[in-house]
Amino acid sequence: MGDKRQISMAVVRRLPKYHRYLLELIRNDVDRISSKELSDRIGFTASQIRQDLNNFGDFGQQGYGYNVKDLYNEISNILGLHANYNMVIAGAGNLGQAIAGYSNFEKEGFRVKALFDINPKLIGLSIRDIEIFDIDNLRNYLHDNKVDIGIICTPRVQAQKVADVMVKNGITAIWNFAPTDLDVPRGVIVENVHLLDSLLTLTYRVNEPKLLDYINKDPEEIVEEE
Ligand SMILES: NC(=O)c1ccc[n+]([C@@H]2O[C@H](COP(=O)([O-])OP(=O)(O)OC[C@H]3O[C@@H](n4cnc5c(N)ncnc54)[C@H](O)[C@@H]3O)[C@@H](O)[C@H]2O)c1
Repeated sequence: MGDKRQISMAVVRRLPKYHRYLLELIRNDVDRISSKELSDRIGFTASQIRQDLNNFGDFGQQGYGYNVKDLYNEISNILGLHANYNMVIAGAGNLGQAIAGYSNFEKEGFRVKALFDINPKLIGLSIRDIEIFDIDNLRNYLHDNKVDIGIICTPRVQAQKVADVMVKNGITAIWNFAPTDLDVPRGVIVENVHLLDSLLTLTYRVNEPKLLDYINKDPEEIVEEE
C-alpha cells in the first residue's frame, strides 16, 4: 500500500491566502522571503507557515527563506491553477450576472461559458458576450461542451433540481451560492459560499470588546437592569 497522506482542509483553506500574498510579492519584485517576514504580512505564525508548506515538500531553505516565484508556482499547481476551467451558471439573476460580469476570474483560468435561467425576459441576453440560455437546454449543453464547474445561483428551492441535472450530465464540481445543502453522489464536490458567514464574523469582531468585557466581569459587578 502506498502512504497517501491526506492534507487537512484547514491547510487547504489557507492556501489561497498564500497564493494571493505571494502574487503581491511578485508584483512588488520581491524574490525571496523568510517565514518570519511572510508571517508579518500574512498574519499566520512563522511556524504555522513552515508546517503548512512542509505538507507539500521541502520549499524553504535554512538561512535563505522561500523563493517567492517557486513557491507561488508550487502553490498554483497544488491549487490546480495549471489548468483552465470551463464553468456554467444556473440562475442569471443579480448574483449570476455579477459572477459572469467579473472578468478577473479569467486571469486564473476560470471561464464562464454560458448562463441558464427560466425567465424568458433574460433568455437570449448576454453578459460580456456570455449568452443566457433556457435552463431546459442545460442538459444538451453539458453533453455537447466540456464543462468542469457548475455554479448555482438560483433561488434555494430550485437549487437541488438544478444540481441534479448538472450531476446527471457529468458535472463533478459545484460552486453553490444557494443557501441550502445539496444532496449529491459520492465523488461530486460541492463548495458552498456564504457571504453572510463572513459578515457575521465581522459583526462578532466589532462586538468582541464588549463581549469580552462582559465575560471577564466579576459576576458580582453585573447588575441586572431594571
Ligand atoms: N451565498 C451567498 O453569499 C449569497 C449571496 C447572495 C445571494 N445568494 C443566493 O444566491 C441565489 C441567487 O440570488 P440573486 O440575488 O441572484 O437572486 P435573483 O432572484 O436575482 O436571481 C435568481 C435567478 O434564478 C432564476 N431561476 C429560478 N429558478 C431557476 C431554475 N430552476 N433554473 C435556472 N434559473 C432559475 C430566476 O429566474 C432568477 O433570474 C439565491 O439563492 C440567494 O439566496 C447567496
